[in-house]
Amino acid sequence: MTLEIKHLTHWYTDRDHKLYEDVNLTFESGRFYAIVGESGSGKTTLLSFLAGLDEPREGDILVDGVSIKEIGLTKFRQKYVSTIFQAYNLLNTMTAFQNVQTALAITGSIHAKDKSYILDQLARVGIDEEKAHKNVQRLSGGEQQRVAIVRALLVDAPIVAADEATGNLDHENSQKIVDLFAELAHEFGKTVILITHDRDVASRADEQLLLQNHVFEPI
Ligand SMILES: Nc1ncnc2c1ncn2[C@@H]1O[C@H](COP(=O)(O)OP(=O)(O)OP(=O)(O)O)[C@@H](O)[C@H]1O
Repeated sequence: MTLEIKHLTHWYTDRDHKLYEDVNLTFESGRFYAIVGESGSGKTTLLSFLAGLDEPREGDILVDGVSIKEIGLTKFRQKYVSTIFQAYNLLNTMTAFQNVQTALAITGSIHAKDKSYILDQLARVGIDEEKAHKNVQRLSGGEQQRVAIVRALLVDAPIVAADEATGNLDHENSQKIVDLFAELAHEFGKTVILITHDRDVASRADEQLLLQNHVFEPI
Protein backbone atom coordinates (compact mmCIF):
# COMPACT_ATOMS: atom_id res chain seq x y z
CA MET A 1 0.00 0.00 0.00
CA THR A 2 1.23 3.47 -0.84
CA LEU A 3 0.19 6.57 1.08
CA GLU A 4 0.82 9.77 -0.84
CA ILE A 5 0.63 13.43 -0.02
CA LYS A 6 0.13 15.53 -3.16
CA HIS A 7 0.59 19.26 -3.45
CA LEU A 8 -0.19 19.89 0.19
CA THR A 9 -0.38 23.54 1.17
CA HIS A 10 -1.77 24.64 4.51
CA TRP A 11 -2.19 27.70 6.67
CA TYR A 12 -4.38 28.19 9.71
CA THR A 13 -5.37 31.83 9.89
CA ASP A 14 -3.14 33.83 7.62
CA ARG A 15 -2.60 32.80 4.02
CA ASP A 16 0.73 34.62 4.04
CA HIS A 17 1.99 32.44 6.90
CA LYS A 18 1.86 29.00 5.42
CA LEU A 19 2.90 25.94 7.40
CA TYR A 20 3.70 24.05 4.21
CA GLU A 21 3.87 24.92 0.59
CA ASP A 22 3.32 22.32 -2.13
CA VAL A 23 4.54 19.32 -0.15
CA ASN A 24 4.74 15.97 -1.92
CA LEU A 25 5.62 12.85 0.06
CA THR A 26 5.24 9.11 -0.38
CA PHE A 27 5.05 6.57 2.45
CA GLU A 28 5.39 2.87 1.63
CA SER A 29 4.09 -0.06 3.63
CA GLY A 30 6.70 -2.04 5.52
CA ARG A 31 8.64 1.11 6.35
CA PHE A 32 9.08 3.08 9.54
CA TYR A 33 9.27 6.88 9.16
CA ALA A 34 10.22 9.51 11.74
CA ILE A 35 9.15 13.13 11.33
CA VAL A 36 11.30 15.64 13.15
CA GLY A 37 11.34 19.43 13.23
CA GLU A 38 11.15 22.43 15.49
CA SER A 39 8.27 22.97 17.86
CA GLY A 40 5.45 24.74 16.03
CA SER A 41 6.70 23.76 12.57
CA GLY A 42 3.53 21.78 11.80
CA LYS A 43 4.29 18.13 12.54
CA THR A 44 1.11 17.42 14.50
CA THR A 45 -0.95 19.20 11.87
CA LEU A 46 0.47 16.89 9.20
CA LEU A 47 -0.40 13.87 11.29
CA SER A 48 -3.97 15.08 11.72
CA PHE A 49 -4.27 15.14 7.92
CA LEU A 50 -2.68 11.70 7.52
CA ALA A 51 -5.07 10.36 10.16
CA GLY A 52 -8.10 11.84 8.39
CA LEU A 53 -8.93 14.02 11.40
CA ASP A 54 -8.65 17.29 9.54
CA GLU A 55 -8.37 18.46 5.94
CA PRO A 56 -5.67 20.60 4.39
CA ARG A 57 -6.49 23.88 2.63
CA GLU A 58 -4.99 22.61 -0.61
CA GLY A 59 -3.77 19.27 -1.86
CA ASP A 60 -4.79 15.69 -1.35
CA ILE A 61 -3.91 12.46 0.42
CA LEU A 62 -4.14 9.26 -1.58
CA VAL A 63 -4.13 5.56 -0.67
CA ASP A 64 -3.00 3.46 -3.62
CA GLY A 65 -3.94 6.35 -5.86
CA VAL A 66 -7.42 6.89 -4.40
CA SER A 67 -8.16 10.13 -2.56
CA ILE A 68 -9.15 9.67 1.08
CA LYS A 69 -12.04 12.02 0.32
CA GLU A 70 -13.29 9.42 -2.14
CA ILE A 71 -12.81 6.64 0.42
CA GLY A 72 -14.62 8.88 2.93
CA LEU A 73 -12.82 10.35 5.94
CA THR A 74 -14.84 8.32 8.47
CA LYS A 75 -14.14 5.05 6.70
CA PHE A 76 -10.50 6.03 6.25
CA ARG A 77 -10.15 6.69 10.00
CA GLN A 78 -11.87 3.43 10.94
CA LYS A 79 -10.24 1.05 8.47
CA TYR A 80 -6.90 2.47 7.53
CA VAL A 81 -5.29 4.33 10.40
CA SER A 82 -4.47 3.64 13.98
CA THR A 83 -3.47 6.82 15.83
CA ILE A 84 -1.58 7.45 19.03
CA PHE A 85 -1.81 11.02 20.24
CA GLN A 86 -0.35 12.59 23.36
CA ALA A 87 -3.61 12.27 25.31
CA TYR A 88 -4.02 8.57 26.01
CA ASN A 89 -7.84 8.41 25.57
CA LEU A 90 -8.16 5.21 27.57
CA LEU A 91 -11.56 4.08 28.82
CA ASN A 92 -11.30 5.06 32.47
CA THR A 93 -13.78 2.61 33.93
CA MET A 94 -11.84 -0.36 32.54
CA THR A 95 -8.65 -2.22 33.26
CA ALA A 96 -5.62 -2.10 30.95
CA PHE A 97 -6.51 -5.59 29.68
CA GLN A 98 -10.12 -4.59 28.98
CA ASN A 99 -9.00 -1.45 27.11
CA VAL A 100 -6.94 -3.54 24.71
CA GLN A 101 -9.54 -6.29 24.44
CA THR A 102 -12.36 -3.84 23.71
CA ALA A 103 -10.41 -2.17 20.91
CA LEU A 104 -9.65 -5.58 19.37
CA ALA A 105 -13.31 -6.62 19.64
CA ILE A 106 -14.59 -3.38 18.08
CA THR A 107 -12.29 -3.79 15.12
CA GLY A 108 -13.13 -7.48 14.69
CA SER A 109 -9.64 -8.80 15.46
CA ILE A 110 -9.19 -12.55 15.76
CA HIS A 111 -7.14 -11.90 18.91
CA ALA A 112 -10.00 -10.32 20.89
CA LYS A 113 -10.70 -13.57 22.75
CA ASP A 114 -7.08 -14.60 23.13
CA LYS A 115 -6.29 -13.72 26.73
CA SER A 116 -2.68 -14.88 26.69
CA TYR A 117 -1.96 -12.96 23.47
CA ILE A 118 -3.22 -9.72 25.01
CA LEU A 119 -1.27 -10.31 28.23
CA ASP A 120 1.88 -11.14 26.24
CA GLN A 121 1.62 -7.93 24.25
CA LEU A 122 1.12 -5.85 27.40
CA ALA A 123 4.06 -7.64 29.04
CA ARG A 124 6.27 -6.61 26.12
CA VAL A 125 5.93 -2.98 27.18
CA GLY A 126 6.36 -3.74 30.87
CA ILE A 127 2.70 -4.06 31.89
CA ASP A 128 2.69 -7.30 33.88
CA GLU A 129 -0.40 -9.38 34.59
CA GLU A 130 -1.12 -7.65 37.89
CA LYS A 131 -1.03 -4.20 36.26
CA ALA A 132 -3.01 -5.47 33.27
CA HIS A 133 -5.94 -6.19 35.57
CA LYS A 134 -5.84 -2.82 37.34
CA ASN A 135 -8.18 -0.01 36.47
CA VAL A 136 -6.16 2.28 34.19
CA GLN A 137 -6.72 5.23 36.53
CA ARG A 138 -4.55 3.40 39.05
CA LEU A 139 -1.60 3.20 36.64
CA SER A 140 1.07 5.89 36.27
CA GLY A 141 1.02 8.30 33.30
CA GLY A 142 3.83 6.37 31.56
CA GLU A 143 2.04 3.06 32.14
CA GLN A 144 -1.22 4.44 30.75
CA GLN A 145 0.68 5.65 27.73
CA ARG A 146 2.13 2.18 27.13
CA VAL A 147 -1.36 0.63 27.37
CA ALA A 148 -2.62 3.18 24.82
CA ILE A 149 0.27 2.34 22.50
CA VAL A 150 -0.30 -1.41 22.69
CA ARG A 151 -4.01 -0.86 22.08
CA ALA A 152 -3.34 1.25 18.99
CA LEU A 153 -0.66 -1.03 17.63
CA LEU A 154 -2.67 -4.23 17.87
CA VAL A 155 -5.61 -2.84 15.95
CA ASP A 156 -5.37 -4.16 12.43
CA ALA A 157 -4.93 -0.93 10.46
CA PRO A 158 -2.34 -0.66 7.69
CA ILE A 159 -1.14 2.79 8.81
CA VAL A 160 0.10 3.62 12.30
CA ALA A 161 0.42 7.36 12.99
CA ALA A 162 1.90 8.40 16.34
CA ASP A 163 2.60 11.80 17.87
CA GLU A 164 5.37 11.81 20.48
CA ALA A 165 4.41 8.30 21.51
CA THR A 166 7.60 7.90 23.51
CA GLY A 167 7.56 11.44 24.92
CA ASN A 168 6.90 10.61 28.58
CA LEU A 169 8.84 7.38 28.74
CA ASP A 170 12.26 6.58 30.16
CA HIS A 171 14.97 5.26 27.85
CA GLU A 172 14.28 1.56 28.43
CA ASN A 173 10.53 1.81 27.88
CA SER A 174 10.97 4.09 24.93
CA GLN A 175 13.28 1.47 23.32
CA LYS A 176 10.61 -1.21 23.83
CA ILE A 177 8.02 0.94 22.09
CA VAL A 178 10.38 1.70 19.21
CA ASP A 179 11.03 -2.06 18.87
CA LEU A 180 7.28 -2.54 18.51
CA PHE A 181 7.02 0.18 15.86
CA ALA A 182 9.90 -1.36 13.90
CA GLU A 183 8.35 -4.84 14.15
CA LEU A 184 4.99 -3.57 12.92
CA ALA A 185 6.65 -2.09 9.86
CA HIS A 186 9.18 -4.80 9.06
CA GLU A 187 7.30 -7.94 10.07
CA PHE A 188 3.67 -6.94 9.70
CA GLY A 189 4.10 -4.65 6.68
CA LYS A 190 2.45 -1.59 8.20
CA THR A 191 3.27 2.00 7.32
CA VAL A 192 4.55 3.49 10.56
CA ILE A 193 4.83 7.27 10.88
CA LEU A 194 6.12 8.66 14.14
CA ILE A 195 6.64 12.27 15.20
CA THR A 196 9.43 12.59 17.70
CA HIS A 197 11.76 15.08 19.33
CA ASP A 198 14.04 12.27 20.44
CA ARG A 199 17.05 11.87 18.13
CA ASP A 200 17.74 8.30 19.33
CA VAL A 201 14.18 7.29 18.54
CA ALA A 202 14.30 9.02 15.14
CA SER A 203 17.56 7.28 14.28
CA ARG A 204 15.83 3.88 14.57
CA ALA A 205 13.48 4.73 11.70
CA ASP A 206 14.13 3.65 8.11
CA GLU A 207 13.70 7.25 6.98
CA GLN A 208 13.84 10.55 8.82
CA LEU A 209 12.03 13.58 7.43
CA LEU A 210 12.90 17.03 8.73
CA LEU A 211 10.17 19.65 8.51
CA GLN A 212 11.95 22.94 7.97
CA ASN A 213 11.18 26.08 5.98
CA HIS A 214 7.73 24.73 5.02
CA VAL A 215 9.02 21.56 3.33
CA PHE A 216 10.11 18.07 4.37
CA GLU A 217 13.70 17.08 3.62
CA PRO A 218 15.13 13.58 4.07
CA ILE A 219 18.02 13.47 6.58
N1 LIG B 1 -6.30 24.78 15.30
C1 LIG B 1 -5.35 25.70 15.11
N2 LIG B 1 -5.66 26.98 14.81
C2 LIG B 1 -4.71 27.89 14.58
N3 LIG B 1 -3.39 27.65 14.66
C3 LIG B 1 -3.01 26.40 14.96
C4 LIG B 1 -3.96 25.37 15.21
N4 LIG B 1 -3.29 24.22 15.48
C5 LIG B 1 -1.97 24.53 15.43
N5 LIG B 1 -1.81 25.84 15.11
C6 LIG B 1 -0.51 26.51 14.92
O1 LIG B 1 0.15 25.92 13.81
C7 LIG B 1 1.54 25.74 14.07
C8 LIG B 1 1.91 24.30 13.93
O2 LIG B 1 1.34 23.54 14.99
P1 LIG B 1 1.66 21.98 15.17
O3 LIG B 1 1.01 21.54 16.43
O4 LIG B 1 1.32 21.27 13.92
O5 LIG B 1 3.26 22.02 15.36
P2 LIG B 1 4.28 20.89 15.86
O6 LIG B 1 5.42 20.92 14.92
O7 LIG B 1 3.56 19.60 16.02
O8 LIG B 1 4.70 21.46 17.29
P3 LIG B 1 5.21 20.69 18.62
O9 LIG B 1 6.49 20.02 18.26
O10 LIG B 1 5.41 21.81 19.58
O11 LIG B 1 4.12 19.74 19.03
C9 LIG B 1 1.78 26.34 15.46
O12 LIG B 1 2.24 27.67 15.30
C10 LIG B 1 0.42 26.32 16.11
O13 LIG B 1 0.29 27.37 17.05
